[in-house]
Amino acid sequence: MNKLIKNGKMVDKNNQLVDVDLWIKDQKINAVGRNFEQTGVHFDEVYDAQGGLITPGLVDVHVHFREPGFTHKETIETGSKAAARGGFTTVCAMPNLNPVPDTAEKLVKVQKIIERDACVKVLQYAPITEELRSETLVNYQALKDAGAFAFTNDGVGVQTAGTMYLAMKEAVALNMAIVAHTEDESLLFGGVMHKGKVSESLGLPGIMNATEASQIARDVILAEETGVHYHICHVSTEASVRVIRDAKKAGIHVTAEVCPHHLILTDEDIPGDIGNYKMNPPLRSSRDQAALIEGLLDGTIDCISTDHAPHSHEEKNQSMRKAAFGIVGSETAFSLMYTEFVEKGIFTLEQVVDWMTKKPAEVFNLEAGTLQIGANADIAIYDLNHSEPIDDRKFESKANNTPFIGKEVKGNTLMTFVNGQRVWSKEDSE
Ligand SMILES: NC(=O)N[C@@H](CC(=O)O)C(=O)O
Ligand SMILES: [Zn+2]
Ligand SMILES: [Zn+2]
Repeated sequence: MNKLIKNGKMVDKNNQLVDVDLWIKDQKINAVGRNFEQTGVHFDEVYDAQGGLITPGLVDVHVHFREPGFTHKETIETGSKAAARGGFTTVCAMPNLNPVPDTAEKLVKVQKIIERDACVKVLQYAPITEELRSETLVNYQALKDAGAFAFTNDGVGVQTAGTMYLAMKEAVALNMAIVAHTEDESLLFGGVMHKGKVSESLGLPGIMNATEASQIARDVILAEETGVHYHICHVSTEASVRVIRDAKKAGIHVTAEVCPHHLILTDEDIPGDIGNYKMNPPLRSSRDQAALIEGLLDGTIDCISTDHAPHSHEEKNQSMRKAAFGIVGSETAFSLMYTEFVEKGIFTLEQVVDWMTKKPAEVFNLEAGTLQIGANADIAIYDLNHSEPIDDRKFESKANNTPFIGKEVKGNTLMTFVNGQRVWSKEDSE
């Protein structure tokens, strides 16, 4: 079966956009070039990219799909559609579900729903400990055999060093990664936003930078001791970047991700006590923001993830004291990164695409994130020419908890393909 995507553009080595057509054969990339129709090949399907940017399908190593347990927020079906609408073709789903998939049996149940309902590739994380409580380790071998992608307690930190150490020993023996939400609860003091001038003026309890960074410092030393691949979720502070940079210099196998919201917004952008500005980790200071940007540029931070964290209107539409932590991100990540960083000349298009495709794939050895000949035909196409306000009525997600609604962005997705099959298109969905 031959398929053609014509009238596209790709970034070349000099960061220039060049005209290309893409030939898909039997679910793989067969050729990238021009004028394939004139070679006499019969194409079963032809798609017009309308002059849009073609990239490898984006890879998001951090999403929350809420099924089973919290399907009023999101399901595997709606979450994967949201991912497809954002140009993502491979996503890694967090295990803060109900029940937590802490046994092979429970994990397999989630995977069955993924097989049935997901329109993109979904890799499911298993937890580090039973029920995400920092007490009893899960059965690492059984969960690996059942297809766990990696181990993480995202949503909560692992509170005791000894538990983390033993978890790392289990994971490294199986060549699996430990992925960490780092948050020392004894340093939380009921905080709901970044601790600083803004939290003071809003009269809200603050979360110190040390709450995150001190646990990263602990864990990189444990990663050195055990030799495990230790990946850090949603890095948000300057001290975290410094510790990771130092760990990498020391040869420790540590990798890290950062989210668009921490790159784009700071606590000073929070206009009031509004639930949609509440996420964990919180929006930090402009100094932290600058350190995150520098960390990406010098390779300390490896990749961009969304931490897509859907919640219902009721759970979010209240004071930060009560609202749930988290914002949705799948459907806005690329367009925000393009508009805020590429258009403004802070990052090149190639850098942003790499941080959302090749780099996360490299961190976890995934067969994704490339348009090389023979690669899986996982592809996204975006409109770089027209800007549109972010409109939650168009969201595929069940949720709309994001402070970015109404923001004008370029780089909206036109089409998304998984293994050569078109799974989402703007035309069909509007
Ligand atoms: N990021 C968030 O604020 N919330 C996430 C949990 C997490 O990623 O820590 C969630 O599950 O809602
Ligand atoms: Zn987290
Ligand atoms: Zn998360």
